[in-house]
Amino acid sequence: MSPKLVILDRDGVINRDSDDYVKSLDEFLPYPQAIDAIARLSRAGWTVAVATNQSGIARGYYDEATLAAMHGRLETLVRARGGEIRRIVHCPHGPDDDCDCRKPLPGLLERLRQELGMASLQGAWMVGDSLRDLQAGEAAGCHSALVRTGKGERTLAKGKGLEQARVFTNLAAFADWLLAQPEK
Ligand SMILES: O=P(O)(O)OC[C@@H](O)[C@H]1O[C@@H](OP(=O)(O)O)[C@@H](O)[C@@H](O)[C@@H]1O
Ligand SMILES: [Mg+2]
Ligand SMILES: [Zn+2]
Repeated sequence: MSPKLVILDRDGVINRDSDDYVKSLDEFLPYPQAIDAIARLSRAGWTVAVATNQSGIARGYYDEATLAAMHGRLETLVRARGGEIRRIVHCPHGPDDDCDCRKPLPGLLERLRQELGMASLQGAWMVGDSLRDLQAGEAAGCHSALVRTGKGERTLAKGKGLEQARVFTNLAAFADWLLAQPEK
């Protein structure tokens, strides 16, 4: 039985991304459609988690406290819509830190699997705007979905590694589609 689990990338899926990184609470601008989509998924019995690369920490652009404030804001917004984000995990490392958790490696997803007490992520969903999100999800056995928000259009234009991914306009469209699928 596949876990009723949706793992979300953060920047470009849940909130506006920036090529200059999302460096402060003021720059953390969730998409209203995404907050509503997360609430709808969790109210429908889906476990929603977040797996995000945050190399801005390693780069010194912001600190863990600032990141925690963003994630507190996110959880408050979702709870206000009657939903829940079960867990948010992040990779604070930079590209040269040789960690095992920076997407496209599946380390963040493995951490979620362990912390959520799930035997496998086979059949769960990974939703992202970048190829590395899809690669991490597929490496962990997830179905993959690309959204056109954030870097999604750029990811689509590059055209590689998208063979398995379903493409959606945004997280709301993904939630609409998933919630319309017959229960397995
Ligand atoms: O999309 P998620 O994983 O939630 O977060 C992405 C961010 O950590 C940042 O990741 C950076 O990539 P590098 O880490 O510099 O390769 C850049 O793409 C930034 O534009 C982006 O804001
Ligand atoms: Mg992203
Ligand atoms: Zn890492």
